[in-house]
Amino acid sequence: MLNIVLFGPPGAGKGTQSQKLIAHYHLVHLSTGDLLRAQIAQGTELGLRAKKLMDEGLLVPDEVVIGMIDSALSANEEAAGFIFDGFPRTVPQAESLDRLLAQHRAQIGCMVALEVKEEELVTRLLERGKTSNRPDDQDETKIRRRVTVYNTETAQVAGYYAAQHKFHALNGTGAIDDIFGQVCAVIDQHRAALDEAPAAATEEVQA
Ligand SMILES: Nc1ncnc2c1ncn2[C@@H]1O[C@H](COP(=O)(O)OP(=O)(O)O)[C@@H](O)[C@H]1O
Repeated sequence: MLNIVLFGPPGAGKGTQSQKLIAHYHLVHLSTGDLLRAQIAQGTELGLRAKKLMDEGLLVPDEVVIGMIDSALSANEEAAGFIFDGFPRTVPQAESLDRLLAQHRAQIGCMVALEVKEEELVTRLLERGKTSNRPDDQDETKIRRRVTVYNTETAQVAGYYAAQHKFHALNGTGAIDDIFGQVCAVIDQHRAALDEAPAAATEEVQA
């Protein structure tokens, strides 16, 4: 199994790169933002509660997104692997993901972070807001709050994967295809390392 975490602030290009990666590696795309928006569209109670927080640019509780990921993993037992987009966003989410994957005898191959400066993020998200229908993309104050939440609550997840030697940061500014090439190079390098020592790598996760 090839499991990748695509990381970076809102507007960094995770969704765009995810679409290219699922086609290239035949992976299942798991975006907690998309899963939450599906709950909102269905008008579920979970969706109603999440919407209030999402519209303000705040995180929804860990147990909500962990539960959604747990269900999605079980619903895709035959998958060749997953791209996690927008998850994990906190250290407890990262710890839960390792536990859940271990239950499926799998692990994270690597985390690839797309780095983009705040002013560029704000420009991109306001542009996306013109067509995306996402309330959190239409208001600069909310966009900046999401970037702040990323810097204060989410950025430390990078350290969690760095400690496992799985973290790689790339410049997320430039041509989409150039960035895609760099993301693939990182993934292929990690995949080769995992193929060489799968047993040792699995023990590390279970320890
Ligand atoms: N893993 C998560 N943990 C907590 N909240 C989440 C998570 N994923 C998504 N959300 C909620 O959904 C919103 C939108 O997320 P997402 O679609 O990933 O967009 P973006 O990365 O552009 O902010 C977030 O601001 C947050 O409220």
